[in-house]
Formats: sequence, C-alpha cells, structure tokens
Amino acid sequence: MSLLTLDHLTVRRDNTIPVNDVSLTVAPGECIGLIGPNGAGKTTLLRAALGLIAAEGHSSLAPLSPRARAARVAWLPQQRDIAWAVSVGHLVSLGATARGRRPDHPSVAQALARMGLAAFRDRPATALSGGEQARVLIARALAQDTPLLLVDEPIAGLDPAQQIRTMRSLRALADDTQTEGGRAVVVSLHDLGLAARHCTRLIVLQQGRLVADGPPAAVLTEARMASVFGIACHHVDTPDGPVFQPMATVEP
Ligand SMILES: Nc1ncnc2c1ncn2[C@@H]1O[C@H](COP(=O)(O)OP(=O)(O)OP(=O)(O)O)[C@@H](O)[C@H]1O
Repeated sequence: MSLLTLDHLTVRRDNTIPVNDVSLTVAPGECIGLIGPNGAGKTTLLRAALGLIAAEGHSSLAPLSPRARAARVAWLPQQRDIAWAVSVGHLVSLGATARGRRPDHPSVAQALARMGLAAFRDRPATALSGGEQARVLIARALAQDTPLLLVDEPIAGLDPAQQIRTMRSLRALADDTQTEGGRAVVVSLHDLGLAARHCTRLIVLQQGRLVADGPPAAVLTEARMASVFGIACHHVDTPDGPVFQPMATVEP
C-alpha cells in the first residue's frame, strides 16, 4: 500500500521548471528526507504533491476533497509566523478539529507531550520564542494524527537538542506500528547528518529533478556531495549512526 504516489509530477513557472518529471511512492514505515540545495524544488514538490499549486502529472493527494485530505495528510509549511494570540493548547487543537475531531481529542495532549510543550499549554502562542513557536506548529501537525506527514524544514531555527528531539519524533511516527495501515513522514531538511541518522530513505532533488533515491548510505556518496551540493564532507560511521560534517566547498 502506498500513502502517496507521484507520477511524472511537473511544475512549470515562467522560465523555469522547479519540479521536473518526479515519480515516487511513499510506503508506510518510511521516514523520507527530502534534500537538495537551495532552490532545488523541495517546497514546490511538497506543495504540488498536496495539490496546493497547479502541476502536470498526477499526485494521489491532489484530487481529494479538503476534508478527505485532512484525514490523510498533515502539512507543515516552511513559513511559521503565528499571528493569533490564542493559547498554545488551542492552536495545537486545531490539528484535531481540522479533521472533524473534538479539540480535546487525545491526539492533542499526545502532540503537546511529544514536542515538550505541556507546560506551555495556556501561554499565548505569540508570546513564545521563534523556536518554541516552530515546535507549537509541529505539534499542531502531529495532533492531526494522519497516516502521512509532510514537513518543510521543521528543524530550521531549533536548538541542537530540539533538532534531535524533533527528528526522533518524526522517525517514531514512521516507526509506529500501532496505527492500522501504518504511517510515513516526508521531511525536507538541509542537515545531511541528521537526515542520514534519522531517515530510512533519502530523496535528492537537483534543479527540479529527482537525482537519487535510496538508503542514506547509498545516497550520500562523496561524488554526490560534490556534484549536487558542491561540498566535501568529513564522514564517520559511529555506533549512533553516520556523521556528515561539511568541510569545504568544491567545484561540482
Ligand atoms: N512563486 C514562484 N514563482 C516563480 N518561481 C518560483 C516561485 N516559488 C519558487 N520559485 C522558484 O522555484 C525554484 C524552487 O523553489 P523551492 O522553494 O521549491 O526550492 P527549495 O528546494 O524548497 O529551496 P530552499 O531550500 O531554499 O527552501 C527556485 O528556483 C525558486 O526561485
């Protein structure tokens, strides 16, 4: 069973093709890191997959009604400004109500706990730091309690401990075998080390094209670091997983 299927998905802008003929499937149990340099097309691909922007080809999510889509997929966009001075608890509960559940559904308390926000529950969401607000919005997406979660750069702006906790939470969701049918996560990110350690599969975009797709160790080769990212990395395998530290820029 697939939680998302993209078939020759293509997005055209005036003079560019930010997503160019991308086909892939996402299966339950997968935590997929979507990686690529700035402007590679990661956000555009996620938005086209959701049906938020016009695209050629097919995405299995795009034809769904808003209500059906809200039960199938939660989406955390890259922009994370919170404009309303509602409480953290209320904002996170919007994840549950988005799919027709009560605001006190257990998924809300679970999401607050997962993101370490239980103590913030009654605080106005606007009276939090940028990183805390980011965690609130991740919690809202988790509270939606969907089989598929698409998240665009969720760890940007988080401190190192919160980055690790967030990646662990995303991986734990994908590993969850209690939910009937299973769950999967697609997360765009720039930290290749965290991507390698916490994701089961990496998809690399370069100028809109899918140029690599597979297990992290097979994808993050020295040659690909140079050709796609223009970097040379120090790579060490540790008992806790691989470590990739960008060391220098190189000519692709
Ligand atoms: N509304 C738009 N109109 C025209 N071009 C756009 C628009 N939005 C994005 N683009 C272009 O599409 C390309 C892909 O952008 P996108 O935001 O998907 O990249 P990204 O991989 O998410 O980048 P980043 O890592 O910087 O967030 C870029 O060249 C960008 O300039």
